[in-house]
Amino acid sequence: MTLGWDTVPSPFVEISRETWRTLRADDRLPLTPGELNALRGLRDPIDTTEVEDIYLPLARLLSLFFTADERLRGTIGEFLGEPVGPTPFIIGIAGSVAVGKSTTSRLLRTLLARRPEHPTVELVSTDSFLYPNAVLADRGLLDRKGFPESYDRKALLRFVSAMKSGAEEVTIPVYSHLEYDIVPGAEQTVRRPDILIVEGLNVLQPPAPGSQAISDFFDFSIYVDARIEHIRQWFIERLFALYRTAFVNPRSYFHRYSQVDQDEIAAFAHRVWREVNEVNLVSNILPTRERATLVLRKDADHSVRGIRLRRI
Ligand SMILES: Nc1ncnc2c1ncn2[C@@H]1O[C@H](COP(=O)(O)OP(=O)(O)O)[C@@H](O)[C@H]1O
Ligand SMILES: CC(C)(COP(=O)(O)O)[C@@H](O)C(=O)NCCC(=O)O
Repeated sequence: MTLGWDTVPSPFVEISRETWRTLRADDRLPLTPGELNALRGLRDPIDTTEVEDIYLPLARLLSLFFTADERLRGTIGEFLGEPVGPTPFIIGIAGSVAVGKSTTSRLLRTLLARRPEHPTVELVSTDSFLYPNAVLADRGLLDRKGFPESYDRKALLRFVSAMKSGAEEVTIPVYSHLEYDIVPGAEQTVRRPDILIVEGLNVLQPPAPGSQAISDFFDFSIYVDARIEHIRQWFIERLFALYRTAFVNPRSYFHRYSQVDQDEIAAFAHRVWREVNEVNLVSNILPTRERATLVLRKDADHSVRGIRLRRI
């Protein structure tokens, strides 16, 4: 068969919101509105309808993958004639700054942990592996926070590889959005969970030549997608909300901005978006979208309007 570029079949199945929402089967919402409120990121309008229509079917699909993976481990054990030790089922969650990865990750952690199998679920953000500001400043990278080179990629790879090798416990650094830096001396201990969610801008980055990528260890990956104009709007609105809340805290790295007027904060928000986050999105993050197992496509109001699922 000869294929023209316009007839190349897609490795993804496209699913409309209307079809997707029927795939939750009989699953009921295991969250109260108060609990959902606590999981919601700043200015994320997610509501119970969105959770029922989008995230319950997603949690069901992930749970099916998780149990299929456990069966596969049993098959490998039968083949080898000895049991294979447990390793976490690893889910990567990628997407731009301000697209809502943290809400998606926290929500999936809770929905998965409340499924009948009751798996233990841990959540790690790749910001734990950002170089401290002092190192970024030394390397001239302070304006490149979130770009691949601003992370200690070797340490991140060691962490994910240790988890997938069945390590019982690994400690990692802690990043504070408020202080905009790694917290000196603070640690997050990750004890081997049944499911590990790894969330971050660049979790789907391809490997450097001769190296491995963290996504080599993922069992499933999700790319949270939206139009650039919409994400820009969400970033700017969130920065305005932070200006009136987090920035007022004297411990905030951006405390001085709580004193400026609205025009200045708008100029700052547009500049950070244009010069940092949009450049990173276009050059490093968007090109990884096709590597995901599943793409959640959001509309201007943050609701998911369609899903693309990779044919396995
Ligand atoms: N300067 C800041 N001060 C305090 N919190 C922040 C700041 N910047 C971002 N955050 C918070 O950090 C979290 C992660 O943001 P981000 O990496 O943009 O991912 P996403 O919006 O996709 O979850 C969000 O909950 C956001 O509200
Ligand atoms: C900390 C981040 C790089 C996100 O990191 P991630 O958790 O995705 O690894 C990002 O939220 C950030 O601070 N970007 C720098 C530009 C800005 O202030 O928006």
